[in-house]
Amino acid sequence: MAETPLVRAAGLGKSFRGRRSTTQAIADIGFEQAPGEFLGVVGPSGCGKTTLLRCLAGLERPDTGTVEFDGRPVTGIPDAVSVVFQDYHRSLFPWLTAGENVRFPIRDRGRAAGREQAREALDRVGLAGFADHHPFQLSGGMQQRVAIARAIVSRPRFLLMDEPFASVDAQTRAVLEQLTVTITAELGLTVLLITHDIDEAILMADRVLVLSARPSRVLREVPIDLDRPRDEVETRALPLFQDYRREIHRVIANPGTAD
Ligand SMILES: Nc1ncnc2c1ncn2[C@@H]1O[C@H](COP(=O)(O)OP(=O)(O)OP(=O)(O)O)[C@@H](O)[C@H]1O
Repeated sequence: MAETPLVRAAGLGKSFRGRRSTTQAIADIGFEQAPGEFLGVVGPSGCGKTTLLRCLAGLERPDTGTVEFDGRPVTGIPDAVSVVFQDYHRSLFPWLTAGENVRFPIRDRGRAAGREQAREALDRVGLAGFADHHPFQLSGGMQQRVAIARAIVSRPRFLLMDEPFASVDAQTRAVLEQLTVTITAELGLTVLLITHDIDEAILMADRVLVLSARPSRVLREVPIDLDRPRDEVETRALPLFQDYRREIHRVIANPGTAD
C-alpha cells in the first residue's frame, strides 16, 4: 500500500470465555486500510465479523494483536470513529426526534451550531423536513438514514458499519447502499462495511476482505476494479462482477485452497 494506512490491524485474536467452554471468535487477523478506502468484510455466519468490528472501534479489547488508528494504538473509542449498527430500532433513542437523535453526538457544540449541523446531516441522507419526527413515525429505511446522519454529523474519519442494511427490504437496501457510497465519498470517509451479502460488498467496496469460518482469519483480499458510479443493475450484469462473486464464493466454500 503506497499511502500511509489510516487503520492498521495486526495479529488480532479474541476469545470469549463461558462457564463451560471458550469460544475463539477471531484469530490472527491483520490488514491495512488507506485513507478514503471503502473496505468490505465478508465471511460465513458467526465467523466473528462483529467481534472484529468491535475490536476496531475500541469497543472490545482484543486478547492478542493491535489496532492502530492514524498511527496510534486504539485503547478506547477514538473521537474520529463512528459506528452504524444493523438494529436501528435499538440504536436510535425512541423518545428523541430525528433531529435530536442526530444532534446527540455533538450535543456539547452549542445549540445553534448543533441544530445546523444536524439539519445538514439530515439533508444529506434525504430527510430534510423530518427533523421533528420521532423514530416510530418513520419507516425502517428512514430510521436507518437517521442512524447514518447521526454517524456522520460529527464528521468522523472512519465509519464502521455492521450489517447496516440487513433489516430493510431489498429495494430500500439498494437505495441505501448507493446513498452510503455517495455520502462517504463526498465526505472523504474511510469506511469498513461488514456484510454477509457478497454482492453488496462487491457493489460498494474498493476491496473485499474474505474471512474464514470461526476462528476467523483473512482468507483473501480482493481488490474491486469496477468503475464508479456503479449502477446496481448494470454492474451486476458485468462479467467482471460475476468473476468477483464466483471467486469470493469459492474462497469461502473451499478455504483450504485460498492461499
Ligand atoms: N460477548 C460475547 N460473549 C460470548 N460469546 C460471544 C460474544 N460475542 C460474540 N461471541 C461469539 O463469538 C462468535 C462470533 O460472533 P460474532 O457476532 O462476532 O460473529 P458474526 O460473524 O458477526 O456473526 P453473524 O454472521 O451472525 O452476524 C460467535 O460464536 C458468538 O457466539
